[in-house]
Amino acid sequence: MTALEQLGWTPQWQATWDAAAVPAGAVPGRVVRVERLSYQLAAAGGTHEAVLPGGVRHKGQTEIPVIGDWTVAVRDAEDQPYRILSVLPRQTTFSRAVSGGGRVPAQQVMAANVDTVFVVTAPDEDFDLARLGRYVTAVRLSGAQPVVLLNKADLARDLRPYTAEAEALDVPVHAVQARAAGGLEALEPYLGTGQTVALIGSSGVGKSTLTNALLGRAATPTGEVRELDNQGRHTTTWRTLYPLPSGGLLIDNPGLRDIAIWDETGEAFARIEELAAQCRFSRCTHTSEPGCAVLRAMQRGEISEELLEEYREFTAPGRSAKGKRPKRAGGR
Ligand SMILES: Nc1nc2c(ncn2[C@@H]2O[C@H](COP(=O)(O)OP(=O)(O)OP(=O)(O)O)[C@@H](O)[C@H]2O)c(=O)[nH]1
Ligand SMILES: [Zn+2]
Repeated sequence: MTALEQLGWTPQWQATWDAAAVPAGAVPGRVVRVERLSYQLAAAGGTHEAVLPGGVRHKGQTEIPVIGDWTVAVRDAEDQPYRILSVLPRQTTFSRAVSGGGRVPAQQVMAANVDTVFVVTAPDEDFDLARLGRYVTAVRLSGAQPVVLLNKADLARDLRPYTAEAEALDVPVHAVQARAAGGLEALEPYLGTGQTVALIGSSGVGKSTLTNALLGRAATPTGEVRELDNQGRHTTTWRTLYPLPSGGLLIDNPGLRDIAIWDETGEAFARIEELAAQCRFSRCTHTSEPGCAVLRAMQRGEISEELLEEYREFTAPGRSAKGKRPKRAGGR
């Protein structure tokens, strides 16, 4: 097991790397921490500071490295930070629609290359099948595998009605008790060496408790980033990829956890689905077909080209709901 494999590097990434025109001396590095425009990259030789040269910064949103990305990086000397030259094409992408000031929403990429997303709910007033379904859809659209965790299993005398409802979404469902670290052994197949997971779910379902239980420590994330939210208040945020004792990797990004964001993304894609129903051809790919209602909406400026591109990518054949790669159960 090489250091790169422990970071999630696979033969598929190696093939991507070999196919890319990578300059001599460049190395692959995974983004394990993001603080505005300063980065930490984990590479074969350890974790290093990295910067984004201005030229890269001014490319499109989707070229800006995010947590979980694999990058092409170089440095001039051992004591210098790495410079990120480019981002390797992402295997899975979590985006949200953001209003970029104009009429059409822009896409903001929140995290990349997540294999499995634990959608956390609880057998109490949080349990809402419609909302759970929206989370699951959002995860599928990203290319990652959704897995429902019914946390606070201790709260219900009979869990069966809850698990049965969640299983109807065609996802694995596991009952856990994060506070007592109970039931976590069922999650091992998703947490093997090099496998990347993230957590989403509404406030109070136990995501922080679960994060700490998986990390095996009472963690307040180190080196939190202070940022201004859109109301101008200071909020503490962090975007970190943590190594788990099991060999897996956990992405923690508060923007990813938030239901509002998922509803926005879900809505943007739901609007495209609605339009797609009006296309002349039932198997329209919304690229050049005559009578395409989606392309018409784009020409009107109702949806952005980037959003449509993301949608096409998400729904392309071979990019199925279950993710495009075979699952590696329990590492290798
Ligand atoms: N009964 C019970 N309570 C739990 C369990 N896991 C977590 N909790 C409690 O649920 C409450 C919320 O937990 P958090 O981990 O802060 O929830 P969160 O999803 O991170 O919430 P946000 O940070 O607001 O998104 C806390 O009081 C936890 O102690 C559990 O397995 N059983
Ligand atoms: Zn169409």
